Amino acid sequence: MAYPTVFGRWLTAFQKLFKSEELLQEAYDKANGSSFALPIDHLKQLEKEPETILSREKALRQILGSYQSSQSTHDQKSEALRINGGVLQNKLRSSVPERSDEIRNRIEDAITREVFSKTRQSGQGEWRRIRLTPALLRIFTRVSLASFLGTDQADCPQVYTDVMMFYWTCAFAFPVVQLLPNILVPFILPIVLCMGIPRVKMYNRILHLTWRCLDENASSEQRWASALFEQNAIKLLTFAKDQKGSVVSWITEMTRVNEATEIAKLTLGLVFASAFQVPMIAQFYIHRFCSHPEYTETLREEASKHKHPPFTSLNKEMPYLDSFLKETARLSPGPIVSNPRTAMLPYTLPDGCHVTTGNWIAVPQLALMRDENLWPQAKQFEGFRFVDDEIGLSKSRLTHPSYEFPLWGSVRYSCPARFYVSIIMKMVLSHILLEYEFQLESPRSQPHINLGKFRLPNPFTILLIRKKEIVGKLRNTA
Ligand code: HEM
Repeated sequence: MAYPTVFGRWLTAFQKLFKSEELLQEAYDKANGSSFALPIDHLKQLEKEPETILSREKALRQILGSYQSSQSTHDQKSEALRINGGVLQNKLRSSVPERSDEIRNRIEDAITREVFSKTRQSGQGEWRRIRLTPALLRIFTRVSLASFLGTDQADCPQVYTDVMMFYWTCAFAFPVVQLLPNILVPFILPIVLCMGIPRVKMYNRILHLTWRCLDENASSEQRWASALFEQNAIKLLTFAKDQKGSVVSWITEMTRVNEATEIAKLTLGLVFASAFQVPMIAQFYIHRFCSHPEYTETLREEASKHKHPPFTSLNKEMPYLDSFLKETARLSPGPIVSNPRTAMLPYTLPDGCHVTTGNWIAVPQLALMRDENLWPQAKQFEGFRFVDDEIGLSKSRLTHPSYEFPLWGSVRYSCPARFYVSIIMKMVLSHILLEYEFQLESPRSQPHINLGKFRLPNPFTILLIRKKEIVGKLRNTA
């Protein structure tokens, strides 16, 4: 897409900072199915290539690397790939049903804090203004902290403050990395990252927890062995109850790495990976709720039926909300490209398109998910597109990765946290739908801004929100 001169290329690179969505869409349309707009068959081919030829780890590191200053060893990298699946896709996902009540309490507490503690308005039932982007980051952090670091840590205010400080510095560093010329980044970035102090604080905290888990594992092995030796069933049962699950403890249990410092780095990586995408996409969902009120009644009805039963591992719950979320993500996925792979060697695609070492191959997911050849009425928002209305069941789930829906990455290596994300998202949004009335302060304002390869939710969006119960009571008294 670049103009064919040095200045032209520079200009296009500059335009890409703010207009990558339009540039990629134009390129996708012009390519008409050839190398730029990778045909689906080529995507299948790409994910078969090993890390030594097309590296997804290197590409992810190129996105995240500047925030995570510590370099990991080769062994640790493959260990990260191994345990991501075990911890996020299995342990974290399957821990949710039995912790449903606790999670619901955390959601209620986190949202109440946002809506009621900070605003200056006094009257009950009055609309309260909240700035959505930071509010959602705080809500999801409060909700997920217990799953990642354990309940005792999540209940400690200092831990929450440290995590948020770490996240805020990373959030402010993002535009610096995207907008500044590469030559300036090494000078400005350390300042924005507060010389890495919040990151080190977080790392030390996780290291301390890792030591604690390692100690507990060692002593519990002894307790387990002695209970078995004594054939004491009560001791065995109490012991099983004591095992409290959190990402930090599962990683310590499952990893083959021996040093606590290396294990702590793996955990810190996941704490960082969990931070931004979820609140970002949640803002797109809330925006859609507001701009498509015609879906609200069905969604509220479904949410009220699902108020108490826990989410199961069958992943069949709430087909209408699931479809609404999938359709929103189809049109507003966050990153404009997905599935990046860095070419470790010169690489030639099946149609002859040649990619030189160090460059990326990526899926232009925003353009692909609006392609009329792949999606009927692709540009239109159809909230219940993925539900079979006659039987009230899902035709396709949000968590289902496919070549036409690359939100979670490639089919073979899709995001291991997607089941957890989908459940937590449904719990948070159901709570808001059931307990609150809400609307956008400026319904016409732009829902997103583009920055580099990302389409971010508009950070200036204000939500007007009030508790339904209170409004109902006030109406009755009047
Ligand atoms: C809406 C939220 C999220 C979206 C859309 C998302 C999407 C993705 C995508 C596109 C990839 C790349 C897969 C590939 O390259 O093929 C990925 C990888 C990954 N995601 Fe997520 N993600 C989300 C939330 C999370 C959360 C909450 C975590 C929790 C820690 C997480 C952990 C990871 C990890 C560890 C990987 C690397 C997987 C690997 O190395 O095998 N993601 N995610």
